[in-house]
Amino acid sequence: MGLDWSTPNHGPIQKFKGVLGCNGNVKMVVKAGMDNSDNGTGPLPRCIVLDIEGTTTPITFVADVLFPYACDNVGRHFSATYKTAETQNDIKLLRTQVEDDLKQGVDGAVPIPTDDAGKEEVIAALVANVEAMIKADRKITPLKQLQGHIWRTGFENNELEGVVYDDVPEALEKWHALGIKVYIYSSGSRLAQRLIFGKTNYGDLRKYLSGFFDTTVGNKKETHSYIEIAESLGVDKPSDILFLTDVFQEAVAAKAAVIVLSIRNEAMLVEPPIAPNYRSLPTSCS
Ligand SMILES: CSCCC(=O)C(=O)COP(=O)(O)O
Repeated sequence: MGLDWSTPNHGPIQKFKGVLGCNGNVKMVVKAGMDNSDNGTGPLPRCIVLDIEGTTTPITFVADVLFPYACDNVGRHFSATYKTAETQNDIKLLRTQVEDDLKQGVDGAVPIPTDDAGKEEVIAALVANVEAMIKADRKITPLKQLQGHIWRTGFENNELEGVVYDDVPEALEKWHALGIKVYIYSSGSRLAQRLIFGKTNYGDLRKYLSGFFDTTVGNKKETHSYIEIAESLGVDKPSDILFLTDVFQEAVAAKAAVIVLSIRNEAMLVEPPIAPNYRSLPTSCS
């Protein structure tokens, strides 16, 4: 069944501080219809879609642990796995990306020699490109796919453990108990997402998650990505999905397709909310 996504705007982006838990500033609810008349009988969203970095997980974990791990280990990863089909596919994607970057004059892009130049030369150029991409925090599929493969080794060796904010596990558990399906939508690859939630400072949280979306559905700053997700989830109306993010541009892109709450980021735009009266979702502090 085709959905009617023609209504371009489902109301202003709504901001809640500490929406996933109690941080001393707000009564702990997820409540999109903040007109203060909610008596607890409004509908619940059918699905909640969560961003990772800055929403479920501290930005510092991504910036200071995951990205440096990928940078430090990218050369070793290529050397150890060079001949595998997985790495050859990663290299193919990176070659295409870098060709494009060179045409666009992207900073840090350097030509990758053909295989005739030898493995070491190819790897050196790949590493230079990947380091520049990580430094620029590019949210592109070839990089994100490779990072997932590098992090997998770190998780397998117990060098890495995912980190979630303290309010996340309880919120996930309660939403799960309420029958709300919770999904992840991150620029990190689906493999990376499963790794990060499979081994966290609160154990394996994947039992609360119903699915994972990454940049293969589209860039997080583009509206069509959220339409794609909503179609995949098979919801009847955009307001069935609540998307939580700390990134303003993601919130702007998503709000044409789903209901958006922007959280944790003090600097974000706050507008009077008008969208559906979701029932308050209890967490420990409600
Ligand atoms: C899958 S965790 C790694 C996160 C990551 O690579 C990233 O770029 C953060 O993206 P997000 O969309 O979760 O902000």
